[in-house]
Amino acid sequence: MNVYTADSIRAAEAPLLASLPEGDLMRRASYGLYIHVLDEIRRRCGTVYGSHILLIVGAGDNGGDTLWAGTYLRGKGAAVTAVLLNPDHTHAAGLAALRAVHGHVIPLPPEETDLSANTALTAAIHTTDLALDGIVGIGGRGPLREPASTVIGLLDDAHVPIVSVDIPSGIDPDTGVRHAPHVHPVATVTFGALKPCHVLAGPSCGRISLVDIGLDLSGETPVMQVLSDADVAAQWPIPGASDNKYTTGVVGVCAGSAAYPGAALLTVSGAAHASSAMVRYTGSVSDLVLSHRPDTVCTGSPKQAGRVNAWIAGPGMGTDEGAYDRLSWILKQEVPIVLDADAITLISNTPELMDKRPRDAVTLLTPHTGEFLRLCTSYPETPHYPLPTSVADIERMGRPAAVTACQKAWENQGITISILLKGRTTYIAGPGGVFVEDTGSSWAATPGSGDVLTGLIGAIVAHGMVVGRSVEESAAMAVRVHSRAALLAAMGGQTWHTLDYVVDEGAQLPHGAPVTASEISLSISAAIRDVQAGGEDTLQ
Ligand SMILES: NC(=O)C1=CN([C@@H]2O[C@H](COP(=O)(O)OP(=O)(O)OC[C@H]3O[C@@H](n4cnc5c(N)ncnc54)[C@H](O)[C@@H]3O)[C@@H](O)[C@H]2O)[C@@H](O)CC1
Ligand SMILES: Nc1ncnc2c1ncn2[C@@H]1O[C@H](COP(=O)(O)OP(=O)(O)O)[C@@H](O)[C@H]1O
Repeated sequence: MNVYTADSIRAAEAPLLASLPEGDLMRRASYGLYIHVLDEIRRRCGTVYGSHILLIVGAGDNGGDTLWAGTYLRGKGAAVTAVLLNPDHTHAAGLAALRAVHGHVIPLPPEETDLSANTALTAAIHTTDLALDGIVGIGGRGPLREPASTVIGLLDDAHVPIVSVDIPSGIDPDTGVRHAPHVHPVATVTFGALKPCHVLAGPSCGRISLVDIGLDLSGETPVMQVLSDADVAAQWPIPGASDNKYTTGVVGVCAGSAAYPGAALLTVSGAAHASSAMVRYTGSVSDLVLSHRPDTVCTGSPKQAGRVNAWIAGPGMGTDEGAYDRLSWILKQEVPIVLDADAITLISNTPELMDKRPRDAVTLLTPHTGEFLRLCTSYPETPHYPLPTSVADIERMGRPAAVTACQKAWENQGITISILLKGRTTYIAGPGGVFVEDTGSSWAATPGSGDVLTGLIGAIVAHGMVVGRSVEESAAMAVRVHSRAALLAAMGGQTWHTLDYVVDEGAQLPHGAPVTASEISLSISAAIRDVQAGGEDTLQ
């Protein structure tokens, strides 16, 4: 699914706004919103009639959508109260419609400073079953101003469930940066297309629903993509009638050392479960690898490994001279390379290593935040692209800007790198596209799980070389299966239908038990089957 910036959405809205009768587009959006809110109320209260709905209404069209949805809810017998954050700049037609159906209105005068003393407001908050966040949508910029930020605090204190209209207010639509405070919705109903915040700050949006308002986005360039289970399933390497052990993509793995032998095994396991093709291992712990994975083809040095479609280097390989030499050799190869862990450290400390890389060969680095920050110290920043120096910097500027700044610094030295920045939201960017994966749970945040992921990525990148798919898309496919494997392992192998329920409940797991990286690797096959069975988007 394509993701578009707020500007692209506005550009696609323009011809519709010009051609449709006034207010028509907003009514499409607000009617779609109303349908989703009906569901949410029924789920929570059983019936809409007699439920109490609070509308938090900002000064723009986002507030207009909210007022119209509230008007439709009145028609179903809900008691609807609108809190106007900026009474002089409220969407006039929406407000008139709500008043016409006897909706209750609480204007907050700008001079009112102590909102906790506003008894009408506090009573409305304490009796409400559900609130609609219509504070800001794609017009929101920067941290929320007063009185919005205080009202959010009051709603949080009263534990009011909130449905956000288009965007959770306080989260930047285009960067996903979470300002303080921001709304913590149970669900977000968005219009036309997903915006970056829905994927970059996915866990902060609750369940996301997309309302079709007839936008034609074919003239707009998507800023990033999210794969569906169906996309991943359709492209996963399934051997066909004429395939053999080489044809679905052979991967070479350079990992592990006397200090970190387990990393080799975990990486090889990740690769071996990803596809039916051969996995070639090179490193100092072949005995351990072979004792657990006799299907692996082992050699003492990468030079002896034979032909591969992609190389992996890094997990647990160390940073000594031997590791340096092995990495140097691998970097000279034309095939795509996936660099993780120690290879990232080596590259960060000795960036000249990358001078050996053929200029048009693809290099995907898969750092966690700490490794990424190390990578950002290798070269000076380019003008207009400040480099992050701390985790707080990354959070403040957002992952896309942080990754772009790092890539620009390297590009300035004539080196193109693709980056997969790990975390609950994994962001992948390079010349072959920009992809985002919300891992859906944090069960994968356990030692060695990154090694399993690197193995999976390497195998799917090798397959991608055979079928002509970008490393970025291959990596996104691998992340999807890795996070599903972690979830399945944690949930005791429950099926897609259970997972669907989990997503419905706002991405919080109701149960599950911690898992090890080894168990994640052993759940990869089940995860591939689950992705194939899911076969559809979780969006409604
Ligand atoms: N153009 C249209 O006809 C459509 C627009 N739609 C809705 O319209 C929204 C966009 O409407 P607008 O362009 O009016 O913008 P918004 O309603 O998102 O926000 C603009 C208002 O919020 C205020 N604001 C911005 N940042 C703020 C902050 N940090 N703290 C407090 N207030 C802040 C601005 O001063 C302005 O008054 C969409 O998100 C969507 O909900 C939908 O109805 C679809 C159709
Ligand atoms: N909340 C989270 N925080 C950090 N990582 C997470 C989280 N949830 C899932 N993950 C995933 O867990 C894995 C951890 O990888 P990494 O940090 O490289 O571990 P290791 O180096 O121990 O193998 C990555 O795939 C990452 O995306």
